Amino acid sequence: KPPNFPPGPPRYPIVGSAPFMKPNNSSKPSIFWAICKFAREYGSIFGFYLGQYKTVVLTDYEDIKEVLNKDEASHRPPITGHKLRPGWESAADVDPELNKHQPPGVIFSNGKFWKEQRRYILRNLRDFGFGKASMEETLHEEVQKLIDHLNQYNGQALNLNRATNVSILNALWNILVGEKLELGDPRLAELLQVVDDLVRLGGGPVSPIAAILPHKDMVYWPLIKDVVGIKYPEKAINAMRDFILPYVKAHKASVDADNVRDFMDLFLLEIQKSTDPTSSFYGKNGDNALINDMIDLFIAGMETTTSSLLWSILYLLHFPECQAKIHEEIDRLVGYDHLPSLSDQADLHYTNAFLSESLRFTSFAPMAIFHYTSKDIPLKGYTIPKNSILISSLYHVLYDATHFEEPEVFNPSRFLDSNGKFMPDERVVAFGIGKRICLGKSLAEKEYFLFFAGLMQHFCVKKVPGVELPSIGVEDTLISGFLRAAPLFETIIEARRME
Ligand code: HEM
Repeated sequence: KPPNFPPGPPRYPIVGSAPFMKPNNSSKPSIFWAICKFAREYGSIFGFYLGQYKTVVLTDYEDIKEVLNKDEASHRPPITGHKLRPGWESAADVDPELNKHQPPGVIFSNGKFWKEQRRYILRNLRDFGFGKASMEETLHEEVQKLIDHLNQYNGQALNLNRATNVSILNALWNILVGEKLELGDPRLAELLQVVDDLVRLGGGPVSPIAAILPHKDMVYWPLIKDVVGIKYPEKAINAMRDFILPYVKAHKASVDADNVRDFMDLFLLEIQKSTDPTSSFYGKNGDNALINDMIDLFIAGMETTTSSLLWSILYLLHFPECQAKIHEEIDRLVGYDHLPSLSDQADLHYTNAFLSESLRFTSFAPMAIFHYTSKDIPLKGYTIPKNSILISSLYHVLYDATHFEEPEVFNPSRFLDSNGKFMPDERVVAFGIGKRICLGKSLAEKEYFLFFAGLMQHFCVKKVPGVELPSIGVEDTLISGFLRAAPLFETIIEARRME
């Protein structure tokens, strides 16, 4: 191991620390399970080998904040299957040193390519709606459509997953390409299914099995492909590409600088304007950035918010007393004459506390997305070596018992002061920390509030009699995989008043 490497389990040739990463009842290593075990054994900073990769895990909030605000800790590690992406060479074309195994797009690229794309998306999505009044109108339209749809099922048991997914996707899609899709649009059914499979079954961007292969391209070999689970990203990426490309074609044919309709128009004009061959917007690299950014926003923007919302509904079923308080607060402070709006939000103290506790308790991305270091980073007498995978264990921050009393207990009141006022807490780090913090945080927070409060204004959710509710504890429900996609469950949905 390198000098000053943080403490951790031993390393074997080829397989690294994998023999120490298998839960007792499983033949496959689980990174999350291992991180929870190692944190108990080695303390708040520890290191191990994920196959050939040096890997350092940080579990303490202050340490994560210090390190993830550094440029040298803000890269992504080599990605399993980056050649599945359309135009996969483009990121390396722009910045070869940092992007050898990175696809273009914003989630997994590094260096100049990533910086340019992230800055551009943030700036322009903000201008196009993130944080603007028009954004709220778009979201309200979707909330109303969802309410109208659910009213048809009054008193019945149903799984909210599909309808919620489409509504959340629609709000984003409208900003990106200016089109609204219908809840029943048949093109969406297959697409939603493959993205859902990717999130539930597809493992993560760094597969523990791929990490032990001597050559990266072996992940595309037929038998290994199945073991590594590449079929899920492959299907999802192809389906998204086929869905998005016709929009690119139609926008290219009609784009007009004097009448910019949506984010895609703006991006195409930026490509047209670009005369700098080193830019990620120049020529074919610009085209490849566009399609991959769209794929990334699709994956990152849909399942995350949908699952967060569905987990919240599941908590209401587990803790009906919370639902009663939310109903009372919305009835008293918002009433029925308009959908709950962002200007109502500040008054809804209990509802805000419930949503914060839901984000904390869910810990949707318990290990965030892995980072990678480009230099040695000193921390508390240890060295996080150059070219290491760096994992920020958001789960340990969200469940830190020295900050959140009894973290395993679902308790919205922890975010209320003695006068019942909501106290936001910066340690609710569900969106990550530092330079790679979630790019969609501002949109996600608005969506989360508007959809949840809108549903609560109109419906009461109830447990289906005789059917056991899925478990909600993090360590019980995340043995394999990287994200805590909400379990599939049915709920009885009752209209609180008929329209
Ligand atoms: C409740 C919903 C959401 C949660 C909990 C969430 C959480 C996260 C987390 C933990 C990260 C990784 C941070 C890191 O690498 O350290 C991330 C990254 C990202 N998120 Fe979100 N997210 C949500 C919604 C969204 C939405 C709605 C969008 C887009 C419309 C989005 C776009 C992204 C992108 C593009 C990245 C990668 C940023 C980069 O690498 O620079 N997310 N998110």
